[in-house]
Amino acid sequence: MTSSTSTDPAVLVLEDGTVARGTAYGARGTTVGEIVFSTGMTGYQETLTDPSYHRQIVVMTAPHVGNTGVNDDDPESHRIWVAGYVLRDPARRTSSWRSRGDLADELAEQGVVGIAEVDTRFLTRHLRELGVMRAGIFSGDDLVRDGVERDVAELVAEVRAAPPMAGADLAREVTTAEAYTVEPRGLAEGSDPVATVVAVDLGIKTMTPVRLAERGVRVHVVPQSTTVDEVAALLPTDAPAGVFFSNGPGDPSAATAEIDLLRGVLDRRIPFFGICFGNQLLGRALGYGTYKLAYGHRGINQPVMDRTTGKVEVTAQNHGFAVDAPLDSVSTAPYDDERADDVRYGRVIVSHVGLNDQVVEGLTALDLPAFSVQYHPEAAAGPHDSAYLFDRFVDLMTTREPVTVPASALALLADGSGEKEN
Ligand SMILES: NC(=O)CC[C@H](N)C(=O)O
Repeated sequence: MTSSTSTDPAVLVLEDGTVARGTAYGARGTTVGEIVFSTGMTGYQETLTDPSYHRQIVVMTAPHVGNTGVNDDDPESHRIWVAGYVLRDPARRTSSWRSRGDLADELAEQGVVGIAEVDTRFLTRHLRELGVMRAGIFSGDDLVRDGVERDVAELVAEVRAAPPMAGADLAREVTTAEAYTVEPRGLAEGSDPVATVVAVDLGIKTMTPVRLAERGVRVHVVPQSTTVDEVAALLPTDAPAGVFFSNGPGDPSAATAEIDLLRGVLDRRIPFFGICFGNQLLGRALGYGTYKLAYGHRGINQPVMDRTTGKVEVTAQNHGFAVDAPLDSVSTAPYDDERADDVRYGRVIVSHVGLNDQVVEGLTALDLPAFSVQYHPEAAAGPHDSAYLFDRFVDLMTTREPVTVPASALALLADGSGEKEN
């Protein structure tokens, strides 16, 4: 039986000079990144392997982590992406019929530096009050040299030398090297797919194309560097087809190549659905701004209202940036001013709103077949309330018409009272 616990010292240092001492967990060494907290009580393997966490050190607010070990079914990509892992109380023994190993061993094998036995409640409150920031975890020879622990000031300097998340263009670092296809499931022998989708991999999670394939959709997952002509060449012109932009790491304001690609898609009136990073990129392609939230939303119980139906869903989220678009009115895509008449993007609404803090959680174009949400309908991990969004995308591809927004829902926005609905 392996044991996750160690007594080797490790130190977590924040860029503001805050220091937390604990024990080494996973690989020994140094890691620096942006420190963020995740409130999910389940799904640690899905969190660790979500490419959106590239260059982020994740603090788990759930105190007890590692209980079910690691298995080969739950990873959402081919590797662990978090830059570091911060825990309160690691499981001393793993116990699950699916487990094939111990979480600490897995982190060590993949070279991911972690720290355990840290006061994660204090850390989370600190980040909630001051906002996320850069941090580093130091252990092993990188912490103790010739029997002496390194000076904290030296460690803080190392943290402050790390690049900030704002301005980071990272999707190209996590995207697939080669295109691949996820075939539709459950179709009768010989029947055509319900639709064909090109999914641009900006950090896609494994379950996302699967959710489309479960609806009979064929999904071509392509690298971030794919051009709009290459995208169009993969799509049938005489059958339902669309483009999907995935979640992904980094700052949407730095994703110039992706925004250009998306404008090419919108100009051709190809039905579009984006999630998370994809929502931020739709926002930017339409001409809205994005901004960095103080501490973001990361967890699996974030309430959101779909204003097109008035329904509230509980969602899985992982984002540090958000779209800046008018919450309570129908607006015209700001980028329209620079466009020829035949490629105007037209009217847009904030179709989904976060109920904790009124952050934009989704956009719907009224004159284009395009919509997006800031969260994770693939629900890996998380509740399945948002599965309807994949059906909405299939409808969009079938009709090639904008999402139908009932007049009653639009009226609430037109008179500026959308927020009162909450
Ligand atoms: N999960 C995501 O796609 C995250 C998007 C973006 N990197 C953010 O932090 O907001």
